[in-house]
Amino acid sequence: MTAASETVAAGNFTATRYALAGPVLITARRFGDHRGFFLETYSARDFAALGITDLFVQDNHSLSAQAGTIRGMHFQLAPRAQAKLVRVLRGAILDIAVDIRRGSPSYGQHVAAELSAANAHQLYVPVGFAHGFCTLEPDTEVAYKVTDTYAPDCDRGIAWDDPDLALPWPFEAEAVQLSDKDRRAPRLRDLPPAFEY
Ligand SMILES: Cc1cn([C@H]2C[C@H](O)[C@@H](COP(=O)(O)OP(=O)(O)O[C@H]3O[C@H](C)C(=O)[C@H](O)[C@H]3O)O2)c(=O)[nH]c1=O
Repeated sequence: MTAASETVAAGNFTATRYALAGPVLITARRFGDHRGFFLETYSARDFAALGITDLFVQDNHSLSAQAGTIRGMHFQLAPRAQAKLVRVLRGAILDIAVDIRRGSPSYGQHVAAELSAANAHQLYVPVGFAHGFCTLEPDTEVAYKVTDTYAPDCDRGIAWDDPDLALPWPFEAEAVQLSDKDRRAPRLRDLPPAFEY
């Protein structure tokens, strides 16, 4: 996983920022008892205390049947750019965010985090980052909040296997499940700049 830098707490949440400024790993406190468990998954008050004040306007949910399914790397162009808050309901993913802000000192660099139903981790992906994940188990379900609604005309992708990004996917190319759209996605260097630092 990518090196973390500082950790702060608010309510039932702990936030860990990365050396690569922007994305935030959030861990929710789980209250277990003989019935099972309870945990809060989002709190506008506590997330604001952690520095995440975005207004989320849409919730998404995907199921990927096979381990090794890669969905990404995706982003929406301005004025419909999206920040995302990603968590796993069932199974596990390697979740990745890539800095695509032109002029950023970390341009083209990524953070990677394992999110699972078991660890209750979430990844906050700010505007200016491409996002994608690889499932690590069959029948993995991912739920995520976004800060703008779906805009197909602004939907863009970057090749999951872009050699300039060298993303740490844990599956060999021949074992990866991809949508046709993701199979055809261009390399970052072949795209016009989408965001400025
Ligand atoms: C994203 C989205 C898709 N759709 C429709 C469009 C397609 O007919 C169908 C599947 O869409 P897509 O293949 O783009 O789904 P994913 O490959 O899971 O895309 C997502 O994958 C990565 C992980 C992301 O971060 C994005 O949120 C999102 O791009 O759902 C909608 O109706 N609304 C939406 O918000």
